[in-house]
Amino acid sequence: MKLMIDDAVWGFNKIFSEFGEVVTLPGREINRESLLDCDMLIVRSRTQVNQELLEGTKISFVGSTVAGLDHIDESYLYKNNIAFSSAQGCNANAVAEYVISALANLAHDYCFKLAEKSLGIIGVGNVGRRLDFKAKQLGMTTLLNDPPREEKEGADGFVSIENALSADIVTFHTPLTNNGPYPTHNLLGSQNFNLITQDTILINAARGGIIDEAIWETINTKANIIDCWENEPNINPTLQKSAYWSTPHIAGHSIDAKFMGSFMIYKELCKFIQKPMNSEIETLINRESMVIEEKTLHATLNSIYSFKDDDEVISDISKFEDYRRNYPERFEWHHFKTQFDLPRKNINQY
Ligand SMILES: NC(=O)c1ccc[n+]([C@@H]2O[C@H](COP(=O)([O-])OP(=O)(O)OC[C@H]3O[C@@H](n4cnc5c(N)ncnc54)[C@H](O)[C@@H]3O)[C@@H](O)[C@H]2O)c1
Ligand SMILES: O=C(O)[C@H](O)[C@H](O)COP(=O)(O)O
Repeated sequence: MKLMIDDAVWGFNKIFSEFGEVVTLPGREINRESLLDCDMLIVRSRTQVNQELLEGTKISFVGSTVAGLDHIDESYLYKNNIAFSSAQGCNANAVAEYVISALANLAHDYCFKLAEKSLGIIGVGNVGRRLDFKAKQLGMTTLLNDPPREEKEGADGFVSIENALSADIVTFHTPLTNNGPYPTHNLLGSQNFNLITQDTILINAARGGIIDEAIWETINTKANIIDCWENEPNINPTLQKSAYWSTPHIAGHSIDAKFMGSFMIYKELCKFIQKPMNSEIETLINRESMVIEEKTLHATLNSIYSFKDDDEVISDISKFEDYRRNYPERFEWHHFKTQFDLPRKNINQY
Protein backbone atom coordinates (compact mmCIF):
# COMPACT_ATOMS: atom_id res chain seq x y z
CA MET A 1 0.00 0.00 0.00
CA LYS A 2 1.20 3.58 -0.69
CA LEU A 3 0.20 6.62 1.35
CA MET A 4 0.56 10.27 0.32
CA ILE A 5 0.88 12.41 3.45
CA ASP A 6 1.11 16.19 3.90
CA ASP A 7 4.59 16.68 5.37
CA ALA A 8 3.05 18.91 8.08
CA VAL A 9 1.15 15.88 9.49
CA TRP A 10 2.68 15.31 12.93
CA GLY A 11 4.75 12.10 13.27
CA PHE A 12 3.80 10.88 9.80
CA ASN A 13 6.62 8.32 9.64
CA LYS A 14 6.31 7.01 13.21
CA ILE A 15 2.54 6.77 12.96
CA PHE A 16 1.69 5.76 9.39
CA SER A 17 4.68 3.78 8.04
CA GLU A 18 3.23 0.52 9.40
CA PHE A 19 0.53 0.72 6.71
CA GLY A 20 2.93 0.76 3.77
CA GLU A 21 5.17 3.08 1.76
CA VAL A 22 4.86 6.72 2.88
CA VAL A 23 5.53 9.54 0.44
CA THR A 24 5.19 13.18 1.50
CA LEU A 25 4.75 16.62 -0.03
CA PRO A 26 3.90 20.05 1.41
CA GLY A 27 0.09 20.12 1.61
CA ARG A 28 -0.28 22.82 -1.05
CA GLU A 29 1.86 20.78 -3.51
CA ILE A 30 -0.15 17.54 -3.37
CA ASN A 31 -1.81 17.27 -6.80
CA ARG A 32 -3.52 14.61 -8.92
CA GLU A 33 -0.30 13.50 -10.66
CA SER A 34 1.41 12.95 -7.31
CA LEU A 35 -1.47 10.66 -6.25
CA LEU A 36 -1.73 8.39 -9.31
CA ASP A 37 -0.04 5.39 -7.64
CA CYS A 38 -1.25 6.09 -4.08
CA ASP A 39 -3.96 4.26 -2.14
CA MET A 40 -4.45 6.55 0.88
CA LEU A 41 -4.26 10.31 1.37
CA ILE A 42 -3.59 11.98 4.75
CA VAL A 43 -3.85 15.77 4.79
CA ARG A 44 -4.10 18.87 6.93
CA SER A 45 -6.03 21.98 5.83
CA ARG A 46 -3.72 23.13 3.04
CA THR A 47 -4.80 20.48 0.48
CA GLN A 48 -8.09 21.02 -1.39
CA VAL A 49 -9.58 17.48 -1.53
CA ASN A 50 -12.06 17.38 -4.40
CA GLN A 51 -12.79 15.93 -7.86
CA GLU A 52 -9.93 17.88 -9.45
CA LEU A 53 -7.49 16.24 -7.05
CA LEU A 54 -8.84 12.69 -6.94
CA GLU A 55 -10.54 11.86 -10.28
CA GLY A 56 -8.73 8.95 -11.98
CA THR A 57 -6.70 8.05 -8.87
CA LYS A 58 -7.16 4.90 -6.80
CA ILE A 59 -7.38 6.74 -3.48
CA SER A 60 -9.81 4.78 -1.28
CA PHE A 61 -9.28 6.57 2.07
CA VAL A 62 -8.84 10.25 2.92
CA GLY A 63 -7.89 11.31 6.46
CA SER A 64 -7.88 15.00 7.44
CA THR A 65 -5.87 15.49 10.65
CA VAL A 66 -7.50 18.84 11.50
CA ALA A 67 -10.90 20.16 12.64
CA GLY A 68 -11.86 22.36 9.72
CA LEU A 69 -13.71 20.83 6.77
CA ASP A 70 -13.79 23.67 4.24
CA HIS A 71 -10.91 22.08 2.28
CA ILE A 72 -12.85 18.82 1.82
CA ASP A 73 -15.59 18.13 -0.79
CA GLU A 74 -17.34 15.59 1.40
CA SER A 75 -20.16 14.97 -1.09
CA TYR A 76 -17.65 14.07 -3.82
CA LEU A 77 -15.95 11.58 -1.50
CA TYR A 78 -19.29 10.07 -0.49
CA LYS A 79 -20.58 9.79 -4.05
CA ASN A 80 -17.35 8.09 -5.12
CA ASN A 81 -17.21 5.67 -2.17
CA ILE A 82 -14.00 7.15 -0.85
CA ALA A 83 -13.80 6.63 2.91
CA PHE A 84 -13.27 9.88 4.84
CA SER A 85 -12.34 10.66 8.44
CA SER A 86 -11.46 13.96 10.07
CA ALA A 87 -10.10 14.91 13.49
CA GLN A 88 -12.98 16.87 14.96
CA GLY A 89 -11.94 18.43 18.27
CA CYS A 90 -8.27 17.39 18.07
CA ASN A 91 -7.11 20.97 18.61
CA ALA A 92 -10.09 22.50 20.42
CA ASN A 93 -8.32 22.81 23.77
CA ALA A 94 -5.31 24.40 22.08
CA VAL A 95 -7.50 27.11 20.55
CA ALA A 96 -9.30 27.73 23.84
CA GLU A 97 -5.92 28.12 25.55
CA TYR A 98 -4.81 30.54 22.80
CA VAL A 99 -7.88 32.74 23.36
CA ILE A 100 -7.50 32.74 27.15
CA SER A 101 -3.81 33.66 26.73
CA ALA A 102 -4.83 36.59 24.54
CA LEU A 103 -7.44 37.73 27.09
CA ALA A 104 -4.94 37.47 29.96
CA ASN A 105 -2.47 39.67 28.05
CA LEU A 106 -5.18 42.17 27.09
CA ALA A 107 -6.41 42.38 30.70
CA HIS A 108 -2.85 43.04 31.88
CA ASP A 109 -1.98 45.58 29.19
CA TYR A 110 -5.33 47.41 29.27
CA CYS A 111 -5.65 47.18 33.07
CA PHE A 112 -9.02 45.48 33.33
CA LYS A 113 -10.30 42.44 35.24
CA LEU A 114 -11.51 39.50 33.13
CA ALA A 115 -14.19 38.82 35.77
CA GLU A 116 -15.72 42.20 34.96
CA LYS A 117 -16.01 41.46 31.23
CA SER A 118 -18.48 39.63 28.99
CA LEU A 119 -17.33 37.22 26.28
CA GLY A 120 -19.53 36.62 23.24
CA ILE A 121 -18.75 33.18 21.77
CA ILE A 122 -20.15 32.69 18.26
CA GLY A 123 -19.96 28.99 17.43
CA VAL A 124 -20.12 26.82 20.55
CA GLY A 125 -18.81 23.46 19.41
CA ASN A 126 -15.60 21.71 20.42
CA VAL A 127 -13.66 24.98 20.75
CA GLY A 128 -16.51 27.19 21.95
CA ARG A 129 -17.56 24.79 24.73
CA ARG A 130 -14.01 24.55 26.09
CA LEU A 131 -13.57 28.31 25.91
CA ASP A 132 -16.92 28.87 27.68
CA PHE A 133 -15.81 26.49 30.45
CA LYS A 134 -12.43 28.17 30.93
CA ALA A 135 -13.79 31.74 30.71
CA LYS A 136 -16.44 31.00 33.35
CA GLN A 137 -13.74 29.62 35.67
CA LEU A 138 -12.06 33.03 35.35
CA GLY A 139 -15.28 34.74 36.39
CA MET A 140 -16.28 35.97 32.93
CA THR A 141 -19.88 36.27 31.75
CA THR A 142 -20.29 34.33 28.50
CA LEU A 143 -22.93 34.92 25.83
CA LEU A 144 -23.31 31.86 23.60
CA ASN A 145 -24.57 32.04 20.04
CA ASP A 146 -25.02 28.85 18.01
CA PRO A 147 -28.27 28.66 15.96
CA PRO A 148 -27.70 25.07 14.72
CA ARG A 149 -27.35 23.87 18.32
CA GLU A 150 -30.22 26.07 19.47
CA GLU A 151 -32.44 24.52 16.78
CA LYS A 152 -31.62 21.03 18.01
CA GLU A 153 -31.31 21.64 21.74
CA GLY A 154 -33.68 24.53 22.46
CA ALA A 155 -33.04 28.19 23.23
CA ASP A 156 -31.90 27.78 26.83
CA GLY A 157 -28.35 29.01 27.26
CA PHE A 158 -28.13 30.61 23.81
CA VAL A 159 -28.46 34.24 22.70
CA SER A 160 -28.93 35.96 19.34
CA ILE A 161 -25.84 36.97 17.37
CA GLU A 162 -26.78 40.59 17.96
CA ASN A 163 -26.68 39.98 21.71
CA ALA A 164 -23.34 38.14 21.47
CA LEU A 165 -21.87 40.97 19.39
CA SER A 166 -22.76 43.41 22.20
CA ALA A 167 -20.26 41.67 24.53
CA ASP A 168 -17.03 43.38 25.61
CA ILE A 169 -15.07 40.64 23.84
CA VAL A 170 -16.38 38.83 20.75
CA THR A 171 -14.78 35.62 19.45
CA PHE A 172 -15.77 33.43 16.50
CA HIS A 173 -15.49 29.62 16.51
CA THR A 174 -17.69 28.52 13.62
CA PRO A 175 -16.71 26.64 10.47
CA LEU A 176 -16.46 28.66 7.26
CA THR A 177 -19.59 27.84 5.27
CA ASN A 178 -21.23 29.50 2.27
CA ASN A 179 -24.52 27.61 2.16
CA GLY A 180 -27.03 25.77 4.33
CA PRO A 181 -29.42 27.42 6.80
CA TYR A 182 -26.69 29.27 8.75
CA PRO A 183 -23.85 30.23 6.40
CA THR A 184 -20.90 31.84 8.18
CA HIS A 185 -19.16 33.71 5.35
CA ASN A 186 -19.17 37.37 6.45
CA LEU A 187 -21.18 36.37 9.52
CA LEU A 188 -19.84 39.65 10.85
CA GLY A 189 -20.34 41.96 7.88
CA SER A 190 -22.21 44.99 6.53
CA GLN A 191 -25.42 43.75 8.14
CA ASN A 192 -24.13 43.91 11.74
CA PHE A 193 -20.66 45.46 11.99
CA ASN A 194 -22.41 48.53 13.44
CA LEU A 195 -22.76 46.52 16.68
CA ILE A 196 -18.97 46.48 17.07
CA THR A 197 -17.81 49.59 18.96
CA GLN A 198 -14.44 51.20 19.74
CA ASP A 199 -14.63 49.35 23.09
CA THR A 200 -15.03 45.89 21.53
CA ILE A 201 -12.21 43.33 21.50
CA LEU A 202 -12.63 41.22 18.36
CA ILE A 203 -11.08 37.78 17.87
CA ASN A 204 -10.93 35.50 14.81
CA ALA A 205 -9.24 32.15 15.49
CA ALA A 206 -11.65 30.21 13.28
CA ARG A 207 -11.41 31.00 9.55
CA GLY A 208 -10.65 33.97 7.40
CA GLY A 209 -13.86 35.10 5.71
CA ILE A 210 -16.12 34.78 8.77
CA ILE A 211 -15.43 38.45 9.48
CA ASP A 212 -15.53 40.79 6.47
CA GLU A 213 -11.97 42.14 6.48
CA ALA A 214 -12.76 44.96 4.04
CA ILE A 215 -15.01 46.45 6.75
CA TRP A 216 -12.90 45.29 9.72
CA GLU A 217 -9.89 47.26 8.54
CA THR A 218 -11.95 50.46 8.61
CA ILE A 219 -13.40 49.95 12.10
CA ASN A 220 -11.88 51.23 15.35
CA THR A 221 -12.02 48.50 17.98
CA LYS A 222 -10.33 48.29 21.39
CA ALA A 223 -8.16 45.42 20.09
CA ASN A 224 -8.02 42.84 17.31
CA ILE A 225 -6.71 39.31 17.83
CA ILE A 226 -6.35 37.69 14.42
CA ASP A 227 -5.12 34.14 13.86
CA CYS A 228 -7.18 33.29 10.78
CA TRP A 229 -7.13 35.47 7.71
CA GLU A 230 -8.67 35.85 4.28
CA ASN A 231 -6.24 34.80 1.45
CA GLU A 232 -3.65 33.12 3.70
CA PRO A 233 -0.66 33.40 3.50
CA ASN A 234 -1.07 36.76 1.67
CA ILE A 235 -2.80 38.42 4.61
CA ASN A 236 -4.21 41.93 4.84
CA PRO A 237 -1.30 44.21 5.86
CA THR A 238 -3.59 46.95 7.19
CA LEU A 239 -5.34 44.51 9.51
CA GLN A 240 -2.04 42.89 10.45
CA LYS A 241 -0.70 46.27 11.55
CA SER A 242 -3.94 47.04 13.42
CA ALA A 243 -3.82 43.81 15.46
CA TYR A 244 -2.89 43.56 19.14
CA TRP A 245 -1.89 40.01 18.20
CA SER A 246 -1.57 38.87 14.61
CA THR A 247 -0.58 35.20 14.41
CA PRO A 248 -0.13 32.84 11.45
CA HIS A 249 -3.08 30.47 11.90
CA ILE A 250 -1.45 28.65 14.83
CA ALA A 251 -4.10 28.77 17.57
CA GLY A 252 -4.60 25.00 17.22
CA HIS A 253 -0.93 24.18 16.71
CA SER A 254 0.05 22.73 20.07
CA ILE A 255 2.07 19.51 19.95
CA ASP A 256 -0.80 17.80 21.79
CA ALA A 257 -3.24 18.91 19.09
CA LYS A 258 -1.02 17.91 16.18
CA PHE A 259 -0.42 14.51 17.75
CA MET A 260 -4.14 14.06 18.46
CA GLY A 261 -5.03 14.91 14.88
CA SER A 262 -2.65 12.25 13.58
CA PHE A 263 -3.65 9.71 16.23
CA MET A 264 -7.39 10.11 15.51
CA ILE A 265 -6.80 9.41 11.81
CA TYR A 266 -4.43 6.53 12.66
CA LYS A 267 -7.25 4.88 14.62
CA GLU A 268 -9.71 5.38 11.77
CA LEU A 269 -7.26 3.94 9.25
CA CYS A 270 -6.71 0.87 11.46
CA LYS A 271 -10.49 0.37 11.48
CA PHE A 272 -10.71 0.89 7.72
CA ILE A 273 -8.16 -1.80 6.91
CA GLN A 274 -9.14 -3.92 9.94
CA LYS A 275 -5.68 -3.85 11.45
CA PRO A 276 -5.08 -3.93 15.22
CA MET A 277 -3.70 -0.68 16.68
CA ASN A 278 -0.09 -0.41 17.81
CA SER A 279 -0.52 0.60 21.48
CA GLU A 280 2.85 2.43 21.52
CA ILE A 281 1.44 5.18 19.27
CA GLU A 282 -0.72 6.52 22.11
CA THR A 283 2.34 7.23 24.29
CA LEU A 284 4.35 9.23 21.75
CA ILE A 285 3.74 12.43 23.76
CA ASN A 286 5.11 11.76 27.23
CA ARG A 287 6.54 15.12 28.24
CA GLU A 288 7.46 15.27 31.94
CA SER A 289 5.67 17.96 33.93
CA MET A 290 7.35 21.39 33.96
CA VAL A 291 7.11 23.80 36.90
CA ILE A 292 6.04 27.42 36.44
CA GLU A 293 6.67 29.64 39.49
CA GLU A 294 4.87 32.76 38.20
CA LYS A 295 2.03 34.03 40.40
CA THR A 296 -0.34 35.73 37.91
CA LEU A 297 -2.44 34.35 35.05
CA HIS A 298 -0.73 36.63 32.52
CA ALA A 299 2.83 35.78 33.59
CA THR A 300 2.02 32.06 33.95
CA LEU A 301 0.56 31.77 30.45
CA ASN A 302 3.37 33.78 28.85
CA SER A 303 5.87 31.45 30.54
CA ILE A 304 4.04 28.44 29.13
CA TYR A 305 4.10 29.95 25.62
CA SER A 306 4.69 33.47 24.33
CA PHE A 307 2.24 34.09 21.47
CA LYS A 308 3.70 37.61 21.33
CA ASP A 309 6.75 36.00 19.69
CA ASP A 310 4.49 34.55 16.97
CA ASP A 311 2.97 38.01 16.48
CA GLU A 312 6.40 39.60 16.10
CA VAL A 313 7.59 37.05 13.54
CA ILE A 314 4.77 37.80 11.11
CA SER A 315 5.29 41.53 11.24
CA ASP A 316 7.17 40.37 8.13
CA ILE A 317 4.16 38.87 6.36
CA SER A 318 6.37 36.91 3.96
CA LYS A 319 7.29 34.63 6.89
CA PHE A 320 3.65 33.53 7.47
CA GLU A 321 3.67 30.08 5.86
CA ASP A 322 7.27 29.12 6.57
CA TYR A 323 6.93 30.03 10.26
CA ARG A 324 3.77 27.95 10.72
CA ARG A 325 5.40 24.99 8.94
CA ASN A 326 8.33 25.24 11.36
CA TYR A 327 6.30 26.30 14.37
CA PRO A 328 8.04 26.11 17.79
CA GLU A 329 7.05 23.25 20.12
CA ARG A 330 4.13 24.42 22.24
CA PHE A 331 2.67 22.18 24.96
CA GLU A 332 -0.78 22.57 26.47
CA TRP A 333 -1.33 23.69 30.06
CA HIS A 334 -1.80 20.20 31.54
CA HIS A 335 1.94 19.53 31.02
CA PHE A 336 2.76 22.23 33.59
CA LYS A 337 2.65 22.47 37.40
CA THR A 338 1.70 26.12 38.01
CA GLN A 339 1.43 28.35 41.08
CA PHE A 340 -1.56 30.08 39.50
CA ASP A 341 -4.60 27.79 39.43
CA LEU A 342 -5.29 27.63 35.69
CA PRO A 343 -8.73 26.72 34.29
CA ARG A 344 -8.42 23.00 33.86
CA LYS A 345 -10.06 20.76 31.27
CA ASN A 346 -13.58 19.66 32.13
CA ILE A 347 -13.35 15.89 31.83
CA ASN A 348 -17.09 15.76 31.15
CA GLN A 349 -16.47 17.51 27.84
CA TYR A 350 -14.22 14.83 26.36
N1 LIG B 1 -7.12 28.68 14.26
C1 LIG B 1 -6.99 27.37 14.35
O1 LIG B 1 -5.87 26.83 14.45
C2 LIG B 1 -8.22 26.49 14.40
C3 LIG B 1 -8.18 25.28 15.11
C4 LIG B 1 -9.35 24.50 15.17
C5 LIG B 1 -10.49 24.89 14.49
N2 LIG B 1 -10.46 26.05 13.75
C6 LIG B 1 -11.65 26.48 13.03
O2 LIG B 1 -12.68 26.71 14.00
C7 LIG B 1 -13.88 26.07 13.59
C8 LIG B 1 -14.62 25.56 14.81
O3 LIG B 1 -13.87 24.52 15.39
P1 LIG B 1 -14.60 23.45 16.30
O4 LIG B 1 -13.64 22.34 16.51
O5 LIG B 1 -15.21 24.13 17.48
O6 LIG B 1 -15.78 22.97 15.33
P2 LIG B 1 -17.19 22.38 15.73
O7 LIG B 1 -17.79 21.87 14.47
O8 LIG B 1 -17.06 21.48 16.92
O9 LIG B 1 -18.02 23.66 16.25
C9 LIG B 1 -18.50 24.63 15.36
C10 LIG B 1 -19.80 25.17 15.95
O10 LIG B 1 -20.25 26.26 15.14
C11 LIG B 1 -21.65 26.20 15.07
N3 LIG B 1 -22.13 26.98 13.95
C12 LIG B 1 -22.21 26.62 12.64
N4 LIG B 1 -22.74 27.63 11.91
C13 LIG B 1 -22.96 28.66 12.78
C14 LIG B 1 -23.48 29.98 12.65
N5 LIG B 1 -23.87 30.45 11.47
N6 LIG B 1 -23.55 30.77 13.76
C15 LIG B 1 -23.14 30.31 14.96
N7 LIG B 1 -22.67 29.04 15.17
C16 LIG B 1 -22.58 28.26 14.07
C17 LIG B 1 -21.95 24.70 14.97
O11 LIG B 1 -23.29 24.43 15.34
C18 LIG B 1 -20.93 24.13 15.95
O12 LIG B 1 -21.47 24.01 17.26
C19 LIG B 1 -13.43 24.94 12.66
O13 LIG B 1 -14.41 24.66 11.67
C20 LIG B 1 -12.16 25.47 12.03
O14 LIG B 1 -12.48 26.12 10.81
C21 LIG B 1 -9.37 26.85 13.69
O1 LIG C 1 -8.85 23.36 10.78
C1 LIG C 1 -8.15 23.32 11.77
O2 LIG C 1 -8.13 22.35 12.58
C2 LIG C 1 -7.18 24.42 12.05
O3 LIG C 1 -7.45 25.54 11.27
C3 LIG C 1 -5.74 23.99 11.91
O4 LIG C 1 -4.91 24.98 12.48
C4 LIG C 1 -5.33 23.79 10.48
O5 LIG C 1 -3.97 23.39 10.53
P1 LIG C 1 -3.05 23.45 9.21
O6 LIG C 1 -3.68 22.55 8.22
O7 LIG C 1 -3.13 24.86 8.76
O8 LIG C 1 -1.71 23.03 9.66
